[in-house]
Amino acid sequence: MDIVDYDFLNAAFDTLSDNICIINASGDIVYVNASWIQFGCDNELVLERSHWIGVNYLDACHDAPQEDLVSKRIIEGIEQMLAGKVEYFECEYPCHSPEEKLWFIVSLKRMYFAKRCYLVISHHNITRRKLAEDEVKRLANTDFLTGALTRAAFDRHANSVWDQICHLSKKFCIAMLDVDDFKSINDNYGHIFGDDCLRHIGVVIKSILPASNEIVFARYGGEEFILYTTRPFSETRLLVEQIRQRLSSAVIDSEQVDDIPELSVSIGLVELKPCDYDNLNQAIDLADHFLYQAKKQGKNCVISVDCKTLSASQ
Ligand SMILES: Nc1nc2c(ncn2[C@@H]2O[C@H](COP(=O)(O)OP(=O)(O)OP(=O)(O)O)[C@@H](O)[C@H]2O)c(=O)[nH]1
Repeated sequence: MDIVDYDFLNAAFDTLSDNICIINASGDIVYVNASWIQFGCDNELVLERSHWIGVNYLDACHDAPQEDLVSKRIIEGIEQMLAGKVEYFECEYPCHSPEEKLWFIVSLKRMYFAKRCYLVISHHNITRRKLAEDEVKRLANTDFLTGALTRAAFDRHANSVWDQICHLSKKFCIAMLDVDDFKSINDNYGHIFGDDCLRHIGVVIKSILPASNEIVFARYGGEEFILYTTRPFSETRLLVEQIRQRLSSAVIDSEQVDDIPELSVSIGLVELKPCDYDNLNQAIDLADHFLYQAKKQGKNCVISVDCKTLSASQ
């Protein structure tokens, strides 16, 4: 019969890709596997196996910077597990380096040996799963035709920032943009060409908007787009005017038609103070109202109103 001893089990644990350590009831490390040692080396903690033994895991977590909430959660998890208050603990956390993004899940399991309690701590690399989840989220939030955010993603984002901008009483701008006479483009040149136009509009607008987490651009429905931003009104007005001009001089790349029709958009832009509205929908309605005015004024134009003018007119 094969002999299974400490060295045998050690060799087996060293084959595992998870970083595993075992701590005793005081938090002292009593065992680490090869992946744990390698992870330490990769993170400039060049310790041999024997040097890890006796290091206090809880002290190491306590030494983490104040803002490191993951370490705090792990300490709580370890304390609850050792006190027998919970049966199982796990928590996902990012561990990014300047070179690469990494995510791990740490799980704790209680183990008894010779009437003593130990915790098996295992850090499992979940980077591939996280990247795949992020990609699925990105695809679900992106309108496949225009590359803009979907309406649902916009609503989620808008609701999540609404409380924040109300709290900060920060002014914001909403622009509603609608393609002019799009029905006749579809009717005269076909829906596939219509789709090419929408695709082109998405590319042009995205190329004009600066990358900023203060700007959200989404396809609101059909041939209507929305721009939400906390950037200053003067800057936003220039941006939407630039969008209008670039689209009206755009040459659409299409295999569908030779005689490419002219494209234009009408835009309603408003600057608002959140305290004057109960929710973002009221603000959107107002921008829609000015979009309608732009259509009435002959299309291919921007009607923009700042919050001073707006409150003077109300
Ligand atoms: N090709 C294509 N057409 C779409 C899409 N979504 C909406 N439309 C079309 O957009 C057109 C919108 O027409 P209307 O609402 O009458 O507006 P319009 O012709 O642009 O007129 P104005 O808004 O007054 O300038 C309809 O013909 C819709 O079928 C799409 O994803 N692809």
